[in-house]
Amino acid sequence: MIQPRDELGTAMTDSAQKILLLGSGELGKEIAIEAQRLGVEVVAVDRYANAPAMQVAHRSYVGDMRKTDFLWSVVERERPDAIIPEIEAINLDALFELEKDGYFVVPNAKATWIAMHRERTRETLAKEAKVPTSRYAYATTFDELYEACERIGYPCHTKAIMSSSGKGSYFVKGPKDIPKAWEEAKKKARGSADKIIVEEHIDFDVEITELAVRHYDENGEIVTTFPKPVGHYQIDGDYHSSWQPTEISEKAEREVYRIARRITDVLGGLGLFGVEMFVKGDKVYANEVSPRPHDTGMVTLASHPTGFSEFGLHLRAVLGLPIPGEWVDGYRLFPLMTPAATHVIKANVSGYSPRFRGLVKAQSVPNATVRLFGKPEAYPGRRLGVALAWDRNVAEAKKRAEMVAHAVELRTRSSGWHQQDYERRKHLL
Ligand SMILES: Nc1ncnc2c1ncn2[C@@H]1O[C@H](COP(=O)(O)OP(=O)(O)OP(=O)(O)O)[C@@H](O)[C@H]1O
Ligand SMILES: NCC(=O)N[C@@H]1O[C@H](COP(=O)([O-])[O-])[C@@H](O)[C@H]1O
Ligand SMILES: [Mg+2]
Repeated sequence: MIQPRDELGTAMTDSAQKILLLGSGELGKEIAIEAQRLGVEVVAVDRYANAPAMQVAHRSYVGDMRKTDFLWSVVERERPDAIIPEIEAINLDALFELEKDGYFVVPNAKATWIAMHRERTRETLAKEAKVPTSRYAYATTFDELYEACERIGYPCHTKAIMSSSGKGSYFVKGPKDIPKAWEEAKKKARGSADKIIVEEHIDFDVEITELAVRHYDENGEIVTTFPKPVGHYQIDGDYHSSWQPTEISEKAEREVYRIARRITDVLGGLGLFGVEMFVKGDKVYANEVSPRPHDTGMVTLASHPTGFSEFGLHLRAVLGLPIPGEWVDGYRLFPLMTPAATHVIKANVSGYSPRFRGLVKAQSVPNATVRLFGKPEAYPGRRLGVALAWDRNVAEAKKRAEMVAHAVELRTRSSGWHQQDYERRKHLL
């Protein structure tokens, strides 16, 4: 079944053919599709029925992945060759136990444990990988939060210690915002707000994700291959649009690869990581890391060759399949096929069974397309699809992606038709 290749991770062999996806959203759906194309059996798990990846999987299970017993019951029944976490809310004790039992957790249980917690992530980045980050401090009481903000200086960011997509975070402009920051962390954190991290605000030119892939090369050595950095634009801590390549200096680009290599070497294992960074001039700061494909990396569905999107790359690393790359100045680089961009399609109404229209208009935009995820329920702010566009230059691709996203209208069983609010944003200037 699972063949250990070295102490950092394991790779599936030619005969190993079943993956278990823990989390079945839009990112898992694309992993499942790539797996189907390579003849790999797919078992999808999530907290609700008919999740996107379940719609393209061989089998699926619904349950609470924060519960050890539920996870073990699925794993013992399915005996997968690789367990691929797709979200953060998974019982970590179970992942460690499964790994000890010989199961291949992607990239490994420790990386997943580090990445789901901001303090563990920050200490790993700043102290183990020793890469530049924003200045930071921690607080557990309201008074400590006040002191930490004063020490870091204004403006600063406060973030619940376990959360994601900007939930429980606050941009603190001055001392009067601190009560609100405290309340946001306590009320909106997706995981835990027992502690709050306060971070110096980095006035970046652009923020990027480096989709570094750790995989075996033809000599059986683990190497890291670096796709071109993905630029992205966030609204309220949630991804809004992304593009590849991005407008950073050559020096900054090399620093991006250096930082991504240091971080992923510390995390270890096999698979693709989304290393988030802020770039200001030639200076690069590490922010956080996903030990799995990243939402902003959906742009690779258009910018990379078929089968080699970030999802294909993740799977190829897991399966031990070759990944092309060219050595340039000590870094193995993955070739970009075309400049491309994405723009999210989000719900602005609630209800079951979302339906779309405007697709003829959307699909009339040349060099562009949409991916609708098939989520069975909508609520304001939920991502239901993404527009993809490609062109000879990124600026044109960005415009097309936005045109497509804004042409799509949504309704649910209980609402009328709604278009995405049109607003020309900073990322198009
Ligand atoms: N120190 C900072 N300086 C400047 N901008 C920041 C800083 N921290 C966060 N941001 C902004 O807020 C966004 C969300 O922050 P971050 O990625 O740390 O949190 P998150 O909620 O965990 O997001 P994710 O969904 O990626 O897990 C960043 O992408 C960036 O736009
Ligand atoms: N930034 C992480 C991210 O993009 N995760 C993606 O969103 C899904 C959850 O969506 P939902 O909240 O709409 O169910 C996850 O399953 C994953 O695919
Ligand atoms: Mg982030």
